[in-house]
This record gives sequence, structure tokens and C-alpha cells, in this order.
Amino acid sequence: MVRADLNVPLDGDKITDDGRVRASVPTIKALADAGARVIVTAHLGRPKGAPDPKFSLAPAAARLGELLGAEVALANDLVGESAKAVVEALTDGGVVMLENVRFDARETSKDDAERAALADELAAFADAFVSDGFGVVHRKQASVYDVAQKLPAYVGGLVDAELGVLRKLTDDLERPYVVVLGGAKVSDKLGVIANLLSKVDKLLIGGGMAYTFLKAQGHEVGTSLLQEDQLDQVRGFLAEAEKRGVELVLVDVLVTAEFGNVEHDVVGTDAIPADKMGLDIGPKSRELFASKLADAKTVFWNGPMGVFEIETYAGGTRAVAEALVKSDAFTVVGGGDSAAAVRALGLPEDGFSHISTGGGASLEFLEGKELPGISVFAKNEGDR
Ligand SMILES: Nc1ncnc2c1ncn2[C@@H]1O[C@H](COP(=O)(O)OP(=O)(O)O)[C@@H](O)[C@H]1O
Ligand SMILES: O=C(OP(=O)(O)O)[C@H](O)COP(=O)(O)O
Repeated sequence: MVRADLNVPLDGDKITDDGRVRASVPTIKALADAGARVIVTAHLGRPKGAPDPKFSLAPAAARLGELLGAEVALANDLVGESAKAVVEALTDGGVVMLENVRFDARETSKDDAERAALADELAAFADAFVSDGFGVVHRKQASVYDVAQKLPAYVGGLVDAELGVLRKLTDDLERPYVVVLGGAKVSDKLGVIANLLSKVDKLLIGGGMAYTFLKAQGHEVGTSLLQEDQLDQVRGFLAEAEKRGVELVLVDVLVTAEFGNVEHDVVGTDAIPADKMGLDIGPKSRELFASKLADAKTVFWNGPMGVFEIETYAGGTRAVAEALVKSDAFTVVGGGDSAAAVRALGLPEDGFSHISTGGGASLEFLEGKELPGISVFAKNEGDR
């Protein structure tokens, strides 16, 4: 059983960036080539613990089959009759996939016993477990953490390689060290900032993340993405950043009346109208961010600077990406959408030192937090 991260961006049922599927191939292929019967488990999006066709893994299974050159049958459930039939029909060297692990509410349950019960059912399908979904190792979830305690468990090549690169950002890194944060998973990622403040020289904040900072500084943010319940925490970060001399810079944004509308204005961060939302960083911010990145020696970037999927709001993300390509620093981009953005904007992948499949996972590793999907291996002494 291989836990992969196949959480790919979709437009309807079309994969818009298959980077995570491609990154999952080497481990799956090596096992299949060695004659194993491979059962792939993965999640897609954040369904509410029940089947939802919008979040089916069907596009990922089809793409994985194309890349492997052999069909990958997809069960239409996780541990039910369909999964049992698909696993039973497996032959040596074959690969099958179970449906989205998050269609079962026990996957993400906070209750240890509930997760363990699902892990038992998953483990009954297999003789060994390989943890290869780097983007999800920061999640204490049944298919990532609990199942690793039920079977002989091994770290896969992708997880091993990702950790190898990220260690370069924790041991003896060259300064100035700049971290760029954006994206939409604001509440998740605000949590890492407290620890990052003691490690970085500059923190550049854009994307959906920026508006909670602007609000905490006393600005009006209109209808922009806002994590109201974390404002106090962010006020604490601002005070801490000032004390430590960590710079936070954002001066203008692109605002629009309605999400997705291409009609927009550029306004200063102190002039966001009450009925508008910010969907990208503005031209002055782009220049400022690029100048802060120009003399960096180490950069980690997670989270697009704007809604890059719409060309009108892709400029901020492009500016940061181009600044990294130009830079001779050690540059790591992490996250499903950030990696997808770099490729969608046509930037050369070799313009970055590393493009990681994990955003939240990388950030939590960099802040020094224990990652459940990794620390579980310390508990299974002897397994590797
Ligand atoms: N200002 C913004 N408002 C709303 N969404 C935003 C904004 N800026 C960026 N985004 C969205 O953030 C998403 C990616 O966020 P996230 O999942 O946190 O990044 P990653 O997958 O790289 O870790 C993109 O789909 C992008 O459209
Ligand atoms: O897309 C992911 O993370 P990322 O957006 O931090 O790169 C992973 O697949 C984890 O998904 P989750 O944040 O819903 O647990």
C-alpha cells in the first residue's frame, strides 16, 4: 500500500497540472516492476467525510495509468465491496487505486480510535506500507499516520528526497534568508509564522494571507479573504517581527468587486474599498518584493501571490517567480498550487533549486515541527 499525494488542481475533471502524479510514479513503478501488487491511496481536496463525485480520484487514476503505461483500476469506495474486489483482482506487478480517503470521515477524525479502526481496514488489504505522499506528511490522518503503525512501514523515495533538500534550509543556510508566503490556506499557514520569525531575515507576505496582516495593522480589507479569529495572533507576529527586525512589506494590491471579475483597480493597502476584495499584489509591491529577493542567498516560497489561475491576477505570482529564476540564491518553491503556478506561467523548472510537492508539509518541517507522517517511523523501530 503506497500513500501518495495526488491532490492535483482540476478544471472540472481535467487535471491542470499533473506534477504530483508524475512525482508519485518512481516509487509506484519501482514496486510494480519488482513484482509487488500495488494499492495506491490518496486524497483530493477537502470533501466533508462522505463520497462526493466532485472530489473523485478518477482523473488522477487515469493520468497515473497513462504515465505507467498500464491501466490503474479505481475502486469506487475506500474499504467497501468495490475496494475489496479491486484488490482481490490485483496480479503481480499491477497497480490499483482506492477512492479518495477523505470520503470516509474517520480519515481526518481527531479521535485516535476512529482513525485506528479505518487504518485496520486499510491494513487488511496489504502486507507492507510505503509513505510517499510528502505533501501530506504533516497530517495526522489514518492513511498517513495510523496505517504506518499497523504494517511494516517504509519511507518512500519521494519523501526521502524532499526531506534531503529541505534539510539544506535548516542546517547552515546562507543568509539573507527570505521566506515568501501567500496562498489561500490562511489559517493553516499562519500557524507556522511564529516559529519562522526567529529563523528568517525577511518575510514577504502576499496572496490571501496578506489581508489578515493588513487588518491586524488597522487597514480596511473590504471583502478580501480574512481570518478574523486569528487577528490577535497576527498582531503578536507583527510585534515580534518588529522586535526582531524582520521586515514585512506590502504596499499596494489589485482589487475587484467580485471574485473572478477581471475589472479591477490598483489601490494602496490603506485604501481598499469596503465592497472590494484583493486578488493580487500590486505593481509597487511586486517591485519591492523583487528588490528584497535580489540579494537573498536562501529563499523558500509557498503560496501564490494572487489568484494566478486568472491571467489578470497572475502578475504578482509571476513577479516573484521571475525574481527567483533570476536569483543565484538557493531557491525552493513548495506547494501544489505554487508548483503548478510556476509551470503554468511557463517558467523554467530548472530556474529553481528545487520545486517541492509539499507546501504546508515543507513549512511545518522548516519551522521545526514534528511531522506525524515522519515521526511515526521513529515509533516503528527497525522499520525504514
Ligand atoms: N488574494 C487571494 N484571495 C483568494 N485566493 C487567493 C488569493 N491569492 C491566492 N489565492 C489562491 O490561493 C490558492 C493556493 O493556495 P494554497 O493551497 O495555500 O497554496 P499551495 O497549494 O501552493 O500550498 C490558489 O488557488 C490561488 O488562487
Ligand atoms: O495540497 C496539499 O498541501 P499544500 O497546499 O500545502 O501544498 C496537500 O495535498 C495536503 O492537503 P490538505 O492541506 O488538504 O491536507
